[in-house]
Amino acid sequence: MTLEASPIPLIDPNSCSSSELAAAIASAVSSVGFLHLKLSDELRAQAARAFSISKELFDEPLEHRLRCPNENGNGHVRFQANRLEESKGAGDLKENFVYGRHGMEESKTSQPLPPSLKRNQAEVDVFHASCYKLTCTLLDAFSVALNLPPEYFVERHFQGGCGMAFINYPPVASGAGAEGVARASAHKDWGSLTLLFQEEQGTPGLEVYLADAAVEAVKSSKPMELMSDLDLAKCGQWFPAPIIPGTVLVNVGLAMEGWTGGLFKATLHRVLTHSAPDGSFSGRKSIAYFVQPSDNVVLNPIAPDGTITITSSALTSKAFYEARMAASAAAAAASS
Ligand SMILES: O=C(O)CCC(=O)C(=O)O
Ligand SMILES: [Fe+2]
Repeated sequence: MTLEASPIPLIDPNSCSSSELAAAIASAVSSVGFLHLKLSDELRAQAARAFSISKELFDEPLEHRLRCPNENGNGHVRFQANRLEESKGAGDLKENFVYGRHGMEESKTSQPLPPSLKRNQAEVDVFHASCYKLTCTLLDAFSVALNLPPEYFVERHFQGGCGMAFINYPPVASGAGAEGVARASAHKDWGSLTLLFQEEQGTPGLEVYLADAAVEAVKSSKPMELMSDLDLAKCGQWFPAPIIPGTVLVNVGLAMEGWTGGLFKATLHRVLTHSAPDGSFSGRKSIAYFVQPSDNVVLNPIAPDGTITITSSALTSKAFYEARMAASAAAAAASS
């Protein structure tokens, strides 16, 4: 399969003023819904360490992870246990372990941990906190772009609402039918935003589905372009999201898309198997930091000028998340 070159913009927060940063981020998230953000040296080093810890986690015996099954959004999700696309089909070729969600009252997670994470927990906590700090910078930019007080979105989030998913896609045996299989089937994330770290020397495979109009908007740096889902369905295509060392991918989730009345886009994405030139399908690791608004936040739609419309049908963040969970469980039951 041939794919177009990536139109996902690369933004360096250190080379622009805070208002330029807000404008660049808003332009990206209101068109393609994804951006590559340049990391500080410190965060880049922390991410590299987190990938070493991820290797320890998935190299240790499976039974260690099986003792920590996923509960309340934290813990282990078995290989092929689910499918991100809410339709029939085999489970995704991945295994993951989510760390770090906890309630408002607690200062850290009390989830059971396998030995690899227990011995590295202090370091993972530092990385989790750094990811949250970066999240706050992005949320500030979102607020400024929408003419809201800069702290508007940050005040509606907290670190313990964010889960760090260590994702492992094992190597796939070569052979008939091995090409183009879903490692993560097509889906949109559910929360406010996601920081997606790809391993620097790792295996690519992430693709984003973009409307032609979104690609045009980002090429011409058109700010805050509103596009309907119809445009997207009519004329779009899959683009690879390359691995750019020293950067993290940022993408918008469905809660933020709804909250901004569709202005910020939750873009469809997936990971497929693609063979290397030698015909092999090597393993891939990624780390996704899923950011959610605090449970009791009502997702009343915000217009581009910052006007908030109180709507009786608006869901709380918690109700929105539970509705997604229920839809996904129903789809899983229908396909089994
Ligand atoms: O592993 C990746 O690159 C993508 C993972 C992803 O999109 C997800 O888990 O939501
Ligand atoms: Fe995703």
